[in-house]
Parts: sequence; structure tokens; C-alpha cells
Amino acid sequence: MNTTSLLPSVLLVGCGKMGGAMLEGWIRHGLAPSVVMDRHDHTLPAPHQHARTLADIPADFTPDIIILAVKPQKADEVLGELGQRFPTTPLLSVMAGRTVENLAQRFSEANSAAKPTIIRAMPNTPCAIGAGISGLYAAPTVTDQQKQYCDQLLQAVGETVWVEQEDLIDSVTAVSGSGPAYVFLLAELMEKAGVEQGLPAETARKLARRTIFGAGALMDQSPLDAAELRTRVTSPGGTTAAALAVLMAPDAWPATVSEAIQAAARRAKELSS
Ligand SMILES: NC(=O)C1=CN([C@@H]2O[C@H](COP(=O)(O)OP(=O)(O)OC[C@H]3O[C@@H](n4cnc5c(N)ncnc54)[C@H](O)[C@@H]3O)[C@@H](O)[C@H]2O)C=CC1
Ligand SMILES: O=C(O)[C@@H]1CCC=N1
Repeated sequence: MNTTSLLPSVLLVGCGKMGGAMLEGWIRHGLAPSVVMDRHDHTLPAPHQHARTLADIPADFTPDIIILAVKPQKADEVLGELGQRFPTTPLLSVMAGRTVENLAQRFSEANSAAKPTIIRAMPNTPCAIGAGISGLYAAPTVTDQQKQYCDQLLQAVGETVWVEQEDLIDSVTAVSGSGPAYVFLLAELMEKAGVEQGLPAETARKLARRTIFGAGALMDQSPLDAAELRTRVTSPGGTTAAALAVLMAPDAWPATVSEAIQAAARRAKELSS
């Protein structure tokens, strides 16, 4: 690792919505000379470079870590080649579902000398503004230094939590990896309901977005449980109580949110091979 740089040098494979969100934060933080490999062109600040394929990567480039951020269904296109070119470089996968065992098998398929060291992480898109949360899992063979590289990279774009069992990454995926989408949906629905109440569209949009932002920021800064913050909004016999009676009915949000998160976790397991 380049010790004058804050973050390890990476080969980022796949720079779409998630890879791009992390890269923004890493570059802001200070990243050792790195390569972004993506089929689409990316203009990067020097000394970082873009490559369309592995063949475009300079021969003398050896990253501290490879970050795999393509769609789970696309990973097999690159894993074998990565194992041939970088047989001993640790691999951090942010892909939903794909397991350590499955990735290791593909990584060493074309090169039996490849020694895959695989760490899994599940970040989320708020990483783009340094407000991400990532769950990480490392198999027992991963060294402390390799874990530290991963933790450093993901802490540069938010907070991290480590889980001890690999299948808990599917639970992390369902709660916080996909989670921003649930919150964006809430914003959409609140905005729509506001318009139904007679508010101008722009006003409804602003009210919905700033409410979600403000509630999130308050929760972030408050030591209180979410349930207590909710109670503080809810006057007995008042307007919030009327709304919550609808949302908190057993077959409403308690069931729906639980079912939605179960569906996401199930889908993560389906994506595993
Ligand atoms: N979008 C999200 O909120 C999150 C996504 N993830 C995971 O991140 C991964 C990527 O997801 P997104 O960024 O949403 O997808 P995306 O489609 O936005 O990005 C994937 C990128 O990979 C590139 N790519 C595909 N095949 C390639 C190849 N053979 N060589 C080089 N580049 C290639 C594409 O050009 C694209 O830019 C997925 O595995 C997903 O499970 C994880 C957490 C959150
Ligand atoms: O929807 C997906 O599969 C990815 C993983 C978590 C967020 N987006």
C-alpha cells in the first residue's frame, strides 16, 4: 500500500450507481493511484485511470484490493480473468447475493494458482454523500490488514458494521442496502397524498422531502429510540395518532415492512449462484 495516501489503491470493477457512489467519496478522501474498469467511459482526476477491459490496465498496476461492483449476474464475465491477472489480490464484493464460496470458485476457475481472499460488503447509495452504512463479512482466512483496508474504504463513505455469519449479509442487504429505496418510496407517496390534499405539487414535494430529511437528521443526532421520537410527535387524540392508527394496524406497516424485507432477503439468496 502507498503509505502517503489515506486510502488503499483499488481496482474498481463496475462504476455504476453503487461503484460510482463509493468512488466519489474515495476520491474526495484521497485514494492511492487507482483504476476504474467499466465498459462506459469515465473521466477521472489524475493519477486515477479508466480502463474498459483488463487488457487496458497498465501492466505495472497492482491494486491493494479489487472492488467488484458489477451486477451479480455479470460477475462471471470478469471473475476468471481477474483470477488470472491478479491471483493473490484480495477481492471485496459489494454484490448482492453472490457468496464467498461461489466467487472464490469462479475467481480460481481459469487459474488454479489463484488464491482468492474474499470479503463481502453491502453498502448503500448514501455513500455518495458520506452518509452510507455498510455491513461487512470476512471469512476466517482474511487477514486483519485486509479487513482494515475494507473498513477504511467503507468508513470513508459512511459507517460500517461487521457481521459474523455470511448469510447475515442478505439481511443487511434487505434492511440497509435496499433500504434507501423504501425511504424514497415514502417520499413519493407522501408527496402524492399531499397533492391529493390540495397542496401545489412543488409544495407537497418540498414538505415530503424536508420532513424525511429533518426526521432522519433528528434521529441521527438524538440518543432517543425511534419509537420515543415518534411518541413525541403524537398528541393523544391528535392528528398523528389518527394517521398512526392506520399505519400501525397489524396488517398495515408492521406486516408490510416485514414482508418486504423478507422478500428482499429471499431475492438475495436467489442471486447467490
Ligand atoms: N444500487 C444500489 O443501491 C446498490 C447496489 N449494490 C450492488 O452493487 C452492484 C452494482 O449495482 P449498481 O451500481 O446498481 O449497477 P449499475 O448497473 O449501475 O452498475 C454496474 C456497472 O458495471 C459495469 N459493468 C458491467 N459489466 C462489466 C464488465 N464486464 N466489465 C466492466 N464493467 C462492467 C456497467 O457498465 C455499469 O456501469 C450490484 O451487484 C448490486 O447488488 C449494493 C448495494 C446497493
Ligand atoms: O436491488 C439490488 O439488488 C441492489 C442490492 C441492494 C440495493 N440494490
